[in-house]
Amino acid sequence: MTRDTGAAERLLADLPPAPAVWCSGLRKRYRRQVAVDDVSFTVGRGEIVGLLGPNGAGKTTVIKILLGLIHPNAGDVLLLGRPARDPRARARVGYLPELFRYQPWLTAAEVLALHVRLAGVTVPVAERRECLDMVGLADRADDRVGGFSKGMQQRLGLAVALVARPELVVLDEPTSALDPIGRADVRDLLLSLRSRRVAVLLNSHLIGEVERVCDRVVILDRGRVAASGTLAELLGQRELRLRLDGVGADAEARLAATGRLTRAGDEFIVELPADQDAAPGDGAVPKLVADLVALGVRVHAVEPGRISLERRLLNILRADSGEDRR
Ligand SMILES: Nc1ncnc2c1ncn2[C@@H]1O[C@H](COP(=O)(O)OP(=O)(O)OP(=O)(O)O)[C@@H](O)[C@H]1O
Repeated sequence: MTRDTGAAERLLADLPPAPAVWCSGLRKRYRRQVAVDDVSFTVGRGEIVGLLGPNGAGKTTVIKILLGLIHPNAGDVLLLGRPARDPRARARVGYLPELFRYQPWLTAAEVLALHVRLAGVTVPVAERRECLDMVGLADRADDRVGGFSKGMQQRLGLAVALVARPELVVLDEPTSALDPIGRADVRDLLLSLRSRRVAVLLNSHLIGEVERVCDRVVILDRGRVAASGTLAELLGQRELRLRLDGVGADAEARLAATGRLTRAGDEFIVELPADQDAAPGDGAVPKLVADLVALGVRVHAVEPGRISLERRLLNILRADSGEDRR
């Protein structure tokens, strides 16, 4: 019996670690409102995954289900290989809520000490101070939180999420109260977490921020996963930005035949189809320019580039709402 248990443990130890987050078929309904509908995704160890979507898409509800703060009507969650409600899993998860508020009568150092005790772990004082240092609050450790600005409270929230040496950190709008330098600091912090194989699930409306740090994104729309993938998969599509004048109907048709066309004044953006991704300049661009010139167009600028996450997100959400109308 003992030998069997030992063998089973060795077998488990040899397996790769379970993903930081695994969820499948999550569904949550509030009266007639379906807030989350059949949501499934994973966050691997050391991976930074961005949760994106418009207001009311269900991002915070998903996060609360993952953390066991809300009961889903259907679906399963495993955090670090254990059920979400298992205290052993929750002790290894750091969380910064969207609406944060800490005990105003405690000092920053005392708030951290409290959270370490709640997590049931031991973290030496020096390491707790380091954590405050990491979020730029080293010199405010002994000040009462009641006197902190909103941005300083959010920084403290980040320290709370990180202090108990989590293996997974869930951050709901972590930079909403931060100035640009604070945002850059958080970016560095996220990258340092990744280098230590800590997984991060990040909910942010700041798409540029998500684009800079995330390995993968999950896009929610009206409770459902509208798209998900690595940034390379989602942004693989390339585009051409052209500044043109004298564009007649024939030239516009030529542009539209090259890819999805949008126009703002004299600027034209052509999104190249996926099969031209690898080498958009290989023959296709000179040929397009030659054809445009032959059609009487004056070409002022041609700039190949990659579609931004913001525009990709808007395209996905527009396509999603178009499908629903049909
Ligand atoms: N406690 C609740 N009672 C009733 N409806 C709720 C509750 N919480 C959320 N909802 C509804 O569920 C849907 C998803 O809300 P949720 O807060 O998850 O969205 P979100 O994507 O986080 O939005 P935002 O970007 O605005 O923070 C919304 O329609 C919201 O009104």
